[in-house]
Amino acid sequence: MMFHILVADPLSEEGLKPLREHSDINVSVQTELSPEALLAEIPTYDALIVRSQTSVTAELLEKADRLKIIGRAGVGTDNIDLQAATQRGIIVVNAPHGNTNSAAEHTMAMIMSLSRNIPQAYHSLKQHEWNRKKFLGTELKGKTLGIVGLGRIGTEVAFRAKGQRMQVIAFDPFLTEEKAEKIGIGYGSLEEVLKAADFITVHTPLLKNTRHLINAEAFKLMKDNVQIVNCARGGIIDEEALYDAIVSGKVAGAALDVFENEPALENKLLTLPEVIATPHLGASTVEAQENVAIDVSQDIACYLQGSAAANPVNIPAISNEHMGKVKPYFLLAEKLGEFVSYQSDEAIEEIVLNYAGDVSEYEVTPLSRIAIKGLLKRHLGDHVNEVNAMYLAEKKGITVHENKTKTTKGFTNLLRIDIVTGKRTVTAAGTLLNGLGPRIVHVDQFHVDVTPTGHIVLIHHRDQPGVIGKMGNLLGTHHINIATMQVDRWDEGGKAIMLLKVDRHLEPDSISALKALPEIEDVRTIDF
Ligand SMILES: NC(=O)C1=CN([C@@H]2O[C@H](COP(=O)(O)OP(=O)(O)OC[C@H]3O[C@@H](n4cnc5c(N)ncnc54)[C@H](O)[C@@H]3O)[C@@H](O)[C@H]2O)C=CC1
Ligand SMILES: O=C(O)CCC(=O)C(=O)O
Repeated sequence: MMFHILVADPLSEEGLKPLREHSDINVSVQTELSPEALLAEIPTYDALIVRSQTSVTAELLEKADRLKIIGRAGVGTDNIDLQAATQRGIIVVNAPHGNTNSAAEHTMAMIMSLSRNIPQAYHSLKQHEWNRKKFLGTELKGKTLGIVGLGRIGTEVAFRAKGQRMQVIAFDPFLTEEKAEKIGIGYGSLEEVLKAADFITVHTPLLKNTRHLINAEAFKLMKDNVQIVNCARGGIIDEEALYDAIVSGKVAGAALDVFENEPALENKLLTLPEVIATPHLGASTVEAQENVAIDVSQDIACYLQGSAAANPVNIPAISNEHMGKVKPYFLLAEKLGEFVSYQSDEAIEEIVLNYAGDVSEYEVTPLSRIAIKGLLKRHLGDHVNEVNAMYLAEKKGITVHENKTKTTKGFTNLLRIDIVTGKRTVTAAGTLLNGLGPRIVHVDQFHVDVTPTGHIVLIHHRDQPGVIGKMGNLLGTHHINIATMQVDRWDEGGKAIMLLKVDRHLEPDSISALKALPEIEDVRTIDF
């Protein structure tokens, strides 16, 4: 199968090498597409790579029939409708580490340009003015830098500011005293940071609760003549409030790399001499662009070839070490989910995933997603995948529970899936046999031992002499060869099951003929 990848924003050519080296991946770089042209193009692509320019909207995703993965060559995914992607089963990956240094360096360049009026002085000199009085700056040494958001970039900025002999104080909901001490900075509440700082730089993502985090109220708390930097996302600072705070003289200057609306050609902040700005250049270095392009390219190639992505945004990430441990169980989880889905035709109300033994020691949610994917596939087809499995289950009104227990009887690991319907609970359990792969070992209360492959016929019947022979004869007359057969019963003459492996799919007439046998209560076929 050939995978088609569209690169819609400018990316380092070097960084696309991990994709170009695959003969089954075709890369098309089209960075000048209008939104309308992109809508027309998208149905033919399996993967889309963007930076911050292209808006990946729900409307675009609606048309993206083949799209499996979106790669964001950078950190912020606010230009991608993550909810719509998740609902459509499209995984979104980003490159969270590759541009950290560049963004931190850009922030420092902005702080230094701001404190010494470098852009304004440069502009004046180019206009043939030699004005030394107008551009009196301030030293950074001894000044306090307030950092709002001490993640990857915020932390790197803190280290660099310390190099400038600044005092640093930060606010981040995850910042502990221990971490602050380790970096050698102070920490406080948002209010404390805003009150203490001579320079304030924001490094949070743009989220519901960070939109306009720095607003008119926040400006009131700040020192007079404070200087503001935003190299994170437009919208974290309320632009109207910033404009007013500069015009009123409260804020002495602002350095902005990002804006609420980009490209920010008409932004009125740009008319103020106190505002210096760059057109979203925080990550625009040769190094960062190469790093992020390599990271997303590798993730996309990996994902398209069936492996897990390293930096997923809309499903939980799994560390390599953890992945090594749970990956062998993926096939078991998916096949068992698929198997159990055929045991009942009633509407599912609840799914319970029970992990016992070795497997219970791992983070099992990735397995649950895959089991639910297998389970929903019977009715939802290939539309369901590990990205949207939980969402689709919830949308269908199904509640999902996970149980873990270390103890197992007889098996070192056991995964049991219970499906609860309005009328009953059906169950299948499977294990991973060392070196032999997955086995289904329980169907409801019955013991079996079958590999979840090929064509399986599950027959519920009454335990009576001759029933096995009748059933074998009947399949023979329908030219169905039985490869393997398992029988188990509850008690003599009571409920029993047969689990047959047959060489081909059973047609409806064969199923009806089996059902017509008086001892047979139910016949189900599962084709893996
Ligand atoms: N200008 C540019 O070209 C670039 C901009 N960015 C942007 O920089 C920002 C930071 O990126 P990273 O450091 O990589 O992200 P990160 O995820 O490592 O750090 C973000 C931090 O913000 C904190 N945070 C969240 N809500 C907060 C709140 N209400 N108050 C205080 N802190 C809060 C989080 O706890 C986290 O520690 C993002 O918005 C990203 O999109 C990143 C790279 C380049
Ligand atoms: O792609 C870019 O140049 C912007 C980078 C950015 O804003 C990010 O990584 O969040």
